[in-house]
Amino acid sequence: MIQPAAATPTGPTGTVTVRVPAKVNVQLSVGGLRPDGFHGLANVFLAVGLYDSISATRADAPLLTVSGPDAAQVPQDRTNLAARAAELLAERHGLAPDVHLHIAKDIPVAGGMAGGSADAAGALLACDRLWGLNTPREELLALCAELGSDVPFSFAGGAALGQGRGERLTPLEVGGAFHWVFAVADGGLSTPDVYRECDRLREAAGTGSSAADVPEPVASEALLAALRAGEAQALAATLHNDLQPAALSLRPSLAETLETGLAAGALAALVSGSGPTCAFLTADADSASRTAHTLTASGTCRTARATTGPAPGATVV
Ligand SMILES: C[C@@](CO)(OP(=O)(O)O)[C@H](O)COP(=O)(O)OP(=O)(O)OC[C@H]1O[C@@H](n2ccc(N)nc2=O)[C@H](O)[C@@H]1O
Ligand SMILES: Nc1ncnc2c1ncn2[C@@H]1O[C@H](COP(=O)(O)OP(=O)(O)O)[C@@H](O)[C@H]1O
Repeated sequence: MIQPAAATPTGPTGTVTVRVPAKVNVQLSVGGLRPDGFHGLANVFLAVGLYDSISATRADAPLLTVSGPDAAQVPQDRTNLAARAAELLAERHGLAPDVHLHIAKDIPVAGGMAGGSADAAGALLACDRLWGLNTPREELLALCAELGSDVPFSFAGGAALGQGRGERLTPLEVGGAFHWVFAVADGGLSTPDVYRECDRLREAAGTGSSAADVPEPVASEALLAALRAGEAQALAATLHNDLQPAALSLRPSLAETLETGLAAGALAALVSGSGPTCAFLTADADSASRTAHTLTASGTCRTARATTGPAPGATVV
């Protein structure tokens, strides 16, 4: 069921609303395929200022509604990561997951910006507060990791190095705001498909794709220093995404999007995570606005959005 944002319910017991940011991976270094089906990562996350809002209201039975231009692409059943988060929290506390979750969706769907993870993190925090559980932060982060590799970072926000499958976080210092443009594509890419294509390309290149073949990924010291200093030029020189060749292989038209943003004056361009959203780091707000305008007018993407990062993590509003 899809309802407009204005229909977000309020009840006698009140509604808890949580805002959660999207992310871009400023470094995504992918190790070999592990026996558990995941890849070891050095995943440097930066939260950016595109947000979903998740509202939780007491209800007689579980209910999920979604609003926003891309609501039709979001699953509205129990497979929705927000519904799974509410179920997980309820199960751990012996409660019934009787809650109306409403997602006001602004993060591109299946775009490599962790929108589903954001909704899971938001639903977890919103239900925790609605049900008066006040679960300690470390326990909420552990539940996040059960829901998905990116969910702990969506909860935490800011900037962090994600190791393991991306769920083991070390917070990172960031010395200033970075100006970004995100070119949103028509249609998404499946994250497992992109990892599989990465493995296929490695096999085709003869390097192998297992954990025994691929060196353990490590965070770049130069990139971490650029983040600490808040220097856009230095960060631009160190941006890296091992999934980019796979995303381009599955969606060759992204090459034109990346070139268009660079020609418009962006300092650097890369695919965001598993894509197909393309991320452009720019020198300042004016350059971001010009780059976004050029990208939108070019027809090489559906739309382009300018924003900054780091952004705060899941926050009750
Ligand atoms: C690629 C990244 C980069 O941050 O995000 P997106 O760009 O898709 O948002 C993440 O690694 C996505 O994390 P997330 O979307 O939470 O993945 P999960 O639900 O945990 O896993 C979905 C599937 O992706 C693959 N997967 C995920 C994480 C990982 N370290 N190795 C993997 O191979 C596996 O095939 C897994 O079954
Ligand atoms: N709350 C949600 N919002 C978006 N997608 C969701 C959600 N819950 C489950 N999904 C599923 O997860 C897939 C990946 O969506 P998303 O998290 O937006 O992308 P990505 O993994 O590329 O960052 C979607 O195609 C959809 O089937």
